[in-house]
Amino acid sequence: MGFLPMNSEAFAGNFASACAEPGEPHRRAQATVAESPYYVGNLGKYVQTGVLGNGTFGLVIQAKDNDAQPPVEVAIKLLPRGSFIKNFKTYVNREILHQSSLKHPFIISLREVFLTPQHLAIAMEYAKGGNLFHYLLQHGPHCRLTEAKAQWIFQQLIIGLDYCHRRGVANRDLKLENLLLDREEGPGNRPLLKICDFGYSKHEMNSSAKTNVGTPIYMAPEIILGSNRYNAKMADIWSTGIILYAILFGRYPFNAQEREYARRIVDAAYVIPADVPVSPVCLDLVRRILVADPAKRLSMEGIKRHPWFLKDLPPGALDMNDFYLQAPPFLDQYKEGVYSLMRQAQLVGQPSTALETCMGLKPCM
Ligand SMILES: Nc1ncnc2c1ncn2[C@@H]1O[C@H](COP(=O)(O)OP(=O)(O)OP(=O)(O)O)[C@@H](O)[C@H]1O
Repeated sequence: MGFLPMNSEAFAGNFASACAEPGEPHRRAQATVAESPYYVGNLGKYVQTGVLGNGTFGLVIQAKDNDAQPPVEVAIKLLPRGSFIKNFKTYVNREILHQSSLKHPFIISLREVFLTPQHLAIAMEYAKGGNLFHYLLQHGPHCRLTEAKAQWIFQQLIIGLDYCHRRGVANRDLKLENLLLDREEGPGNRPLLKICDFGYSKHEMNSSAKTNVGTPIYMAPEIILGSNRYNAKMADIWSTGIILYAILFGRYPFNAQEREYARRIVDAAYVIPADVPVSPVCLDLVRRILVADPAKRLSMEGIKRHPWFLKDLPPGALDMNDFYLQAPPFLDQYKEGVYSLMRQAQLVGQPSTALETCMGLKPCM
């Protein structure tokens, strides 16, 4: 096994797209943004200040909302209109509908959705600390966190995910790159985690999960096996185990470059590195989560009762989701608005002129 940069297709893919091409995205020099090939100019009240990354479905830029007092930094995902990329419609639908129903401190919130002549634009809360993958890369040659730091990150991930699951939404693409940090570390400052990207998410009100989505290195054995019905929430739990392993050991439990790695995932045949000091109670949690059979895997409730999860958990943290779940999830009007916007987005170039004619759509909460 190697360290993170060496051994994973997830790394290779994301390093190429997020770092090599647009540059280390969240740190892109503001002065050069206008010269960037990814410069889209101003979008009405939004002034582009940077480029954050280029995902499968579109570009993510950094911008400032100059109408807000004081001006607010935002991230805007720009999805090309009229795109017929396979599954584009479903992706956008989920990204907008599911994410806007989630209002929680550990989840990136949507601010506004609007059309420009070329794009369907999703303006969201900006997380200035970059993603967890880049954060690991900044942690010395071994790219791993201390157990205490890993615990702090994992606790937030579990609380955020517990909220999503109780809202009926499974993320299905949990990975280091989709966990953003909203503040940089400083004296007395610990990073706050924000889950982003709900493009592959699934709501339990819809049919049960059948499709094989996600990023291979994080995929649960039941998905690799192609189960035609799997429990998407339990598959998310598996991904949290991969994330926990990666931040503790600075490597992935399964190496995508190795032969038969899919078979090793299916058998949960991973090795706990002997050279990294991690407490037995923490290892116990890793081993209970990374269990191939979803029926034997630790559930969300089990994780929330596990002593390593509970250790040093800030007071009130376990109850905070009850509070956030009180808000109503959706307004039907909002859903209708999104569908109408999606239909318009298919018509490339219309509205074709000023941004004032674009349809702004606020999230319901
Ligand atoms: N709200 C945000 N605040 C700060 N950075 C963001 C935000 N949303 C996305 N990013 C950054 O932009 C990058 C691209 O995001 P995006 O979700 O489009 O693609 P991805 O997750 O990298 O790839 P894919 O969608 O193909 O899985 C992310 O890696 C992330 O670092």
